[in-house]
Amino acid sequence: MTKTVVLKCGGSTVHQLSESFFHSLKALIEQNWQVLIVHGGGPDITKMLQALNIETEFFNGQRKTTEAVLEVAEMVLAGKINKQLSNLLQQKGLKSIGVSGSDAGLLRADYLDKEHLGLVGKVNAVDTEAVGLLMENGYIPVVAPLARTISHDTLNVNADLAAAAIANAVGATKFLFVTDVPGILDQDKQLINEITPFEIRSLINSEVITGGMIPKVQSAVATLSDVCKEVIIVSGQEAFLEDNEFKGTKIVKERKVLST
Ligand SMILES: Nc1ncnc2c1ncn2[C@@H]1O[C@H](COP(=O)(O)OP(=O)(O)O)[C@@H](O)[C@H]1O
Ligand SMILES: CC(=O)N[C@@H](CCC(=O)OP(=O)(O)O)C(=O)O
Repeated sequence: MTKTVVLKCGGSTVHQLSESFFHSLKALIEQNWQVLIVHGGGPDITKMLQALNIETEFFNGQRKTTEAVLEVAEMVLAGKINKQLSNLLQQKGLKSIGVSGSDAGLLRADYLDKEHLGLVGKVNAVDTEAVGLLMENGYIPVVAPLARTISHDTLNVNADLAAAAIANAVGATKFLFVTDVPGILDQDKQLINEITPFEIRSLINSEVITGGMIPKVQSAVATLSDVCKEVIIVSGQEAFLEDNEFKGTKIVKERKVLST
């Protein structure tokens, strides 16, 4: 049976991926996993907008996207980060190909909230044909989080949500968020090894889970299914596999009851 893993590589970590991260990735490929990577790039987009004196702000965790902002977001995501990451994978000896979510009908979207957010997409369909062909032939598709409407407008999509939509559509058995922290940390800044949607809700309510971690855990919870039984949050600065076990925080529907 084909095993597929989708990794979402955050803009916070995409320039700092460690050698041991790539070792873990190679280990997955040696174990015949098909791999697809969706990347972010929020910090780079913000930096470029500031350099160009274009104002930028977020509403409910998503970037308000005007025509000018979209032009820069597409340039940074599909032009810069996508190519850098695909090159880096090839340097490490991995077969990869960079595409935009707006290519080959991969991500179709509607406007999420045109009034408040402008050109921001909510994915409503995913065409996995092209990325499926690539993965079957041993390539890692590297996907920039952009989508197209039915009338061919390009939209900016939050990368966590784009990755979740793709993970669902390709039937990923594992979904990894690669970020700049080792996983979800509790109120004492200790790593949580395993967590359920119920416990996540309580940590959001008590403001232990905040900011950029919120769309990650929400996307994770939405992706949990009989196919994808766990979603894992790991750091890009270290190995994410140890003795064939995933490190980080595992998000699971419910905790296994240990039999005595
Ligand atoms: N409970 C928590 N545990 C770990 N990180 C958290 C938590 N709550 C908020 N965060 C923040 O989430 C950040 C990761 O989200 P974000 O910066 O959006 O990353 P990415 O670019 O990978 O999407 C961490 O750097 C941390 O500051
Ligand atoms: C609509 C929206 O907010 N799009 C994001 C796309 C990039 C992204 O999500 O990158 P990270 O994973 O690094 O946050 C943005 O413009 O920043």
